[in-house]
Formats: sequence, C-alpha cells, structure tokens
Amino acid sequence: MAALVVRLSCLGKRWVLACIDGGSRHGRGAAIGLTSRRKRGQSSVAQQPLIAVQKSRKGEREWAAVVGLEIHAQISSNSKLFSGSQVHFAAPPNSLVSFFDASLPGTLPVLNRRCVEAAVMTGLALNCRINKKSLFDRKHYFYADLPAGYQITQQRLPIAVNGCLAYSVSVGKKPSQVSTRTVRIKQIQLEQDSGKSLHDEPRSQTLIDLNRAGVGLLEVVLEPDMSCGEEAASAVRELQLILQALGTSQANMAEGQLRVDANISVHHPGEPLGVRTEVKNLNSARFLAKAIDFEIKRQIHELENGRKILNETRSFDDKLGCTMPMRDKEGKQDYRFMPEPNLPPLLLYDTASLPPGADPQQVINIDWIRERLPELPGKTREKLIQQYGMLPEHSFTLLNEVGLLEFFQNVIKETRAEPKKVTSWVLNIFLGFLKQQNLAVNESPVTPSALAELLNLLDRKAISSSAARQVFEELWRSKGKTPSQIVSEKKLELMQDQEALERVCHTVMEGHPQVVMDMKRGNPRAINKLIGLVRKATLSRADPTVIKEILERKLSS
Ligand SMILES: Nc1ncnc2c1ncn2[C@@H]1O[C@H](COP(=O)(O)OP(=O)(O)OP(=O)(O)O)[C@@H](O)[C@H]1O
Ligand SMILES: [Mg+2]
Ligand SMILES: [Mg+2]
Repeated sequence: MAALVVRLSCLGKRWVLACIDGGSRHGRGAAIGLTSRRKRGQSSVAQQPLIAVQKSRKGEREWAAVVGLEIHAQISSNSKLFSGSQVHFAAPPNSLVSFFDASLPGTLPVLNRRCVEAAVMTGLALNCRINKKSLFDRKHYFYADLPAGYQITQQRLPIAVNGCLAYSVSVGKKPSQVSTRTVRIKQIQLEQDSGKSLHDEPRSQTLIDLNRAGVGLLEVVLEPDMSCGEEAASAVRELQLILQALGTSQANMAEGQLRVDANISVHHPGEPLGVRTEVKNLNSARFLAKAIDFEIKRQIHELENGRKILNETRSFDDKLGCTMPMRDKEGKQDYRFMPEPNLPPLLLYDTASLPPGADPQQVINIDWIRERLPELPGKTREKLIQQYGMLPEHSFTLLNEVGLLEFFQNVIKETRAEPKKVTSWVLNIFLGFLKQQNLAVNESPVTPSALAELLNLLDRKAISSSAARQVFEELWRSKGKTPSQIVSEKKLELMQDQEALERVCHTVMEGHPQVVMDMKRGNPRAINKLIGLVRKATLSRADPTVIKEILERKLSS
C-alpha cells in the first residue's frame, strides 16, 4: 500500500490529505466544485467560510473539518437547581444530598431563582435572545449516579437561544498575529448535574457520591462553526472568562466546573456535512484541542481507507493522546424525552411585560438583569488598549492568565513608571519567570508592590535596566527583601558622579584605540562596543545614555 502523508493545518481551514504516490486510488467521492451553496440555517462552517479551495492537485483531496461544542458549566449558587442542598466542591461524599437529590418518591422540584438569573445573565452576555417562556423536560438514561433514571433539562424550549461568541486565535508565527472569529450559539439550557461514580478498581466496585447530583448546570450548545482544536480551545477560554466575569460559574476546568463535549466531522468542501463523533467530558483546553485534532486526522484516515465514521461517543486518553469508543454508549441513544410534569413553564418578564403590582421577589425582570451586567472581558481589553496604549495581544495575555490583570493593575497603582514599561515588565519578565517555574500568579514570590518599587527606582534613574533585572532576580530568590535593600546591599546604584564616569570612559578609550578609530571612521557598532566596555568597567552601574553622551563628546573634541 502506498504511503500517505497527512498535512493538516487549521489556519487555512483546509485539511489536506496528500497522497504521496500521486495515484488515483480514491475514485470514491472525488472533491466536487463549490457550486452547491449551503442553505440558510443549515448547519455548516458558517461565519468563516472555507477559504476558496484551490483546484486539487492530482492525488490531493481537500477535507474540511467541522467542530461543534456542548459546554457544561456548573452554576455558582449556594444551593442546587431544584433542592435546598448546599453546593460545595470538596465536601465529604454524600454529605450534601436531600431526599429530592436521591429521588425518594414523593419529593418535588423547587426551582432555584439564582440559577435562573445566572442563565439569563449568561444568555445576555452571549448576545442570546432570552425566551420569556421556557420548559423543562425529562431526559431518560440509566446510570448508577442518576438515581431518578432521568435528568431534568430543557430540550423543547430552552431559556436562551441564537447568540454568538467572539474569540481570538493566533494565526501566524508571531503572537501579535491574532484574528477575531465568531461562533454562533444555538441555545443555553438549564439542567441538573449527575452524581459521581468513583471506580474502586482493586475491589472491583463502584461507589456513588451524590453531592453533585442536582447541582445547576448551564449547557451552552455551539453551532458547528469551528474547524480545529485551537479554535475550540480559544472559544472555550473566552467563554470561561465571560462566566467568571459574570460570576455565574467558577468555570475551573481542572475542578470539573466546566466540561466540554466536542462534536467532530469531516467532509469534502461543497458536500453535505459528514457523520459526527462526540468526544465526551474534556476537562482541559489543551486536551480539548488535542482530542479534536486527533479525531479529525483519524476520521480522514478512516474515510481515505474506505471505512465509515460511526455516530458514536468517544473518550480522550490524555496519556496516549488518542480518542477511543466509549463502552457505555454504543449506537444512538433514545432518551425518551417527555415534559417534566412537576415543573410549570418558566416565565420571565421584561419591563414592558411585567404585570402591574408584581412582587419583585416572585418575578425575574430581564431588563433589570441586563442593566446590571458587569464589565465583560471584551470591554476590559478595549479599555486596556485605550487607557494604556497596549497592543491587543498584550491585553489578551493579561486576561488569559489567572490573576495577571489584577497584578498588573496593582503595579500600575503604585508606580510612577510609564504603563508601557509596566506592561513590558509584567508580560516579558514577570510572566517569563512564572512560566519557567510553572507557577501561578498568586504563587509568585514577587509582589506587585515590590515590582512597583523596582520600576520606581528605574524611573528615577537610580539603577540601570540591567541592574533592575538583577534586582528582580534577587527579589525572586530572596522573598521578603525590598528592591532598595537589594540595590544597596549589592551596590547597584547608578553612578551619579559624572567626573568618575568621565574618568572610566577616558581609561576605556585609551585601552581600545582600534575601537576608537573605528568609531571615528563612522562604524556605528564601535560606539556600542565602547558603551559595553564602560558598563562592564562600572559593573553595570552607569546609565548607557549618559555614557554615550560622554563618549561622543570626547570623540568630537
Ligand atoms: N456534522 C456535524 N459535525 C460536527 N458537529 C456537529 C455536526 N452536527 C451538529 N454538530 C454539533 O453537535 C452538537 C449537538 O448538540 P446537541 O446538544 O444539540 O445534541 P446531542 O449531542 O445529540 O445531545 P446530548 O446533549 O445528549 O449530547 C452541537 O454542538 C452541534 O454544533
Ligand atoms: Mg447537548
Ligand atoms: Mg451531545
């Protein structure tokens, strides 16, 4: 069999499987022209159409990948969606379980107002239409951590529909090359979380913890508008920031507060969408991207080899870096949806439709929530760009790293240094040190006040920039010392004695007549060499601009 090389790239949104032998062994389904346009509303790669597909070279076939996500976010609320049990992440197993959560007969659901408000806030922040009437349904499936045998969700008429989410991806080698994309949001529905199954392999038993059973979830269903893992990871990161800004979910993926199911298919451009597989329960952005890209390659490989894609659920093995079919769900599941008889339709109001004399405790006014929405990440970035003249990619980095924006703002508050200088120190040096040692912002040994003081010393030319770097390294190593202490201990103050500096310059020039000659001949590198020599002689305690002035003056006299 001829060798195949898979060249895959998300950036142009064309997944090309190149057949090295150049033969025409893939007669089946040869790429057709792009004349068959998608009908309005038909799911497909919607807002960023495939770039014009060049005529396939002989033996090379075009593939387009299609990705749609279902994102489950645990709502930040004191109590569960339909019961009064508390919501806590690390409570002892089965300590937060009411009779309703355990599905004891005769118990009834009582809707949690806070969860409804969270869904409305999230819907508004994601540009959705909020349905003034939404319905609850039962979705049946059998699993040990679902005592009722069904999950209450919103299938027929969800609380929010037709929104969109803008996110950015880097498109070039340089981090500054970012492109903003949009994914449509099909719907947001309120639903219950299930319990947790804890598999005790040595004893071959499964233990059930119902603390999570009944916690409120927001399921955000995205239209299949994306085409690779990187796009999906960026969109999820943006959604995570929005949920955190709203306070509707802590959205910590590692703690399972944000879980993603990725639907993936491939097809030839111009042809109908392919059969999708669904990779379940991805709980890290990196694994999400990896799982999607693996699945795209796998599907192309399967189809190229004449096999079919099954509409199946798969799981991602992060150690092996591959997806595999899940044992528990084979074939299409029949959820036997039916209306939840114990919950009336959920009615919401706006100011215009609010019944006169309605008790504000009993009704939810969408306009009232809209007016109180907090600042969203897009707006925060815009402000950073306007207020501090920051590059867009820098505003992304500041928001993407947990706690970095707050750190930056605290430094800004306490320093006289220019915002551009602060940005550069925070993003290049501070963040660089954190990354190198795999630390989070709140684990940093350098506080915002210490960095602010260091930048003040630099600003009033008490130290040189290379000395500032040394002070920073020392601050990192020896927690508790102030920058000024380090500067005086290590004698890093900039030389203020002009005469002494003139003497050093003179000695250096005398010791390097050839370099002086080169400089006189107009070699621009020569002056830098001399500056470097003077700095070395002064142990980096002289200001390079002052050295340059002295050297130039001496040479022209
Ligand atoms: N051909 C396709 N390729 C990739 N993704 C697709 C395709 N068709 C639909 N999708 C995506 O699949 C997801 C379907 O989610 P939805 O919640 O509507 O149904 P479901 O997966 O059948 O239900 P469940 O909630 O039980 O998982 C959406 O995110 C949608 O964008
Ligand atoms: Mg779904
Ligand atoms: Mg699904």
